[in-house]
Amino acid sequence: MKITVVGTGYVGLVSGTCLAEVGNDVLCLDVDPEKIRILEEGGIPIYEPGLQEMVRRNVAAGRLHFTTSIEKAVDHGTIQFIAVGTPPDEDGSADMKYVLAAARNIGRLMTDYKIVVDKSTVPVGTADLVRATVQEELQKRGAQVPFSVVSNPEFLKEGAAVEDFMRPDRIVVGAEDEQAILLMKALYAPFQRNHERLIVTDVKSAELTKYAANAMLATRISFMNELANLAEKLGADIEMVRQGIGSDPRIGYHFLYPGCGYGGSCFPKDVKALIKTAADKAGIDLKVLSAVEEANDLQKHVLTGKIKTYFGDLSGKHFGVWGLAFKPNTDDMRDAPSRTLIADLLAAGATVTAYDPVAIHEAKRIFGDKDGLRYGDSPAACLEGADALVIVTEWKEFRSPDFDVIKAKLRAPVIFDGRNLYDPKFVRAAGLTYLPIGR
Ligand SMILES: NC(=O)c1ccc[n+]([C@@H]2O[C@H](COP(=O)([O-])OP(=O)(O)OC[C@H]3O[C@@H](n4cnc5c(N)ncnc54)[C@H](O)[C@@H]3O)[C@@H](O)[C@H]2O)c1
Ligand SMILES: O=c1ccn([C@@H]2O[C@H](COP(=O)(O)OP(=O)(O)O[C@H]3O[C@H](CO)[C@@H](O)[C@H](O)[C@H]3O)[C@@H](O)[C@H]2O)c(=O)[nH]1
Repeated sequence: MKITVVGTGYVGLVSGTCLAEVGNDVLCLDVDPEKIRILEEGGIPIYEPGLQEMVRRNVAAGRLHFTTSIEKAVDHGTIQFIAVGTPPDEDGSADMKYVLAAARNIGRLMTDYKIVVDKSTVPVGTADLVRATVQEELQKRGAQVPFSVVSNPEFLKEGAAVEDFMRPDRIVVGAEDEQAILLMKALYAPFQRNHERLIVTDVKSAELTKYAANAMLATRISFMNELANLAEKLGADIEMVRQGIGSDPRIGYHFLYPGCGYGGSCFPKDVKALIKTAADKAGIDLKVLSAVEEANDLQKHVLTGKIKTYFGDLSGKHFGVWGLAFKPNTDDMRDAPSRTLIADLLAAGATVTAYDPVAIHEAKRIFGDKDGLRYGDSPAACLEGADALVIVTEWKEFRSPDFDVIKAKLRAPVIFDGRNLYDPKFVRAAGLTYLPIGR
């Protein structure tokens, strides 16, 4: 099939590449010429395991192309995926300007039947807006060209995006016309040979399903973070509680890890956007989700609180920080807890040396030349001259460190662990003070 993907970010590039991998002829469009230049030169503009090789393979096979030409992009695909950003507006609602710009371009230039598929995370009702936008552009030039609008939200996780797309738990297709449903079923057939994973819904239910999934996962995390803070005060161990409740299949073990707050480009913005949609479009105050958001904002300061309790005045103190990305296996730092921690420490007069296996370039872009912040080229380099070690992201390479070396290098010596990576008995036996979350 001929497919156009609008937007070559985490979702667009992964979707386009995986669709090419199963034999489709895919053209990816981006308005950012720098991203397209990197892709045309054989690189990828993001860090995502397995993606680089897959892009190269499909480009070499002639199935995957990149362009900045809107004309070429609209002309190419019968299926036009919209996978552009939907960042939060100032009031928390999802900003639709990129989605609607993409829809406008399609309406302005299309000359034959198109299925416009919205893959971006968008508020309920957006498909109607997309349809109206395309129709308006057709009317402006007096054209009558048939088209369908489909909602096909994406559930991939950064760091496991290729695997998630190639072996999805489910594929949600919100559509109301048979032609579009048949084409979407054919498109996704290679990704569900083992058993049917495609769920056809009405368009609005598909749009809401995406927010419901992220809101539910964010709720689990905030719930566990609050319980962790409680366990700590009561002298219980949240890791034991986690195992105790996770063993109930109605609860399950996934997404029950307490930590220093959820980050990333999705949970924070999608929780906000759902609260806003409910208030504006339905007059409903989503109390549970407002609490989820508030608890997460507080949790992002939980490490700073522990550090201040331990040291008192932080001016002149120096901290080694392990992990900058919002989670392992990505270089994405959007809404990362590391950003809150580093800002807190610097504001309190401390200095920081931070290490991350892949996100240092992104941290430099975000923080610029910030006084008091340096980067180490290894986990060990962060410990030089540091009073304490603070762990923010659970990269695999942090899981089995030499605690004797850490103890020898740190002045205090204390580890603040925002991801509960170690058995407290083991760390304490090495003569270190260990302050994890909720235990
Ligand atoms: N990142 C994720 O893990 C993830 C997972 C599922 C869903 N989503 C959702 O998918 C959407 C995209 O997220 P992302 O993380 O890939 O975003 P991103 O910011 O990484 O990428 C968006 C891309 O779209 C491009 N773009 C903007 N307007 C354009 C236009 N008119 N024409 C062509 N290109 C345009 C931008 O230049 C950018 O490269 C969002 O709605 C997000 O909520 C993201
Ligand atoms: O038990 C857990 C699991 C996750 N997190 C944190 O939650 C955040 C989000 O993690 P994760 O969901 O793995 O990453 P994302 O790539 O943001 O993926 C989420 O957001 C995407 C964008 O909407 C969806 O497609 C995915 O299904 C959804 O998992 C990160 O800061 C994690 O550290 C925890 O604190 N505890």
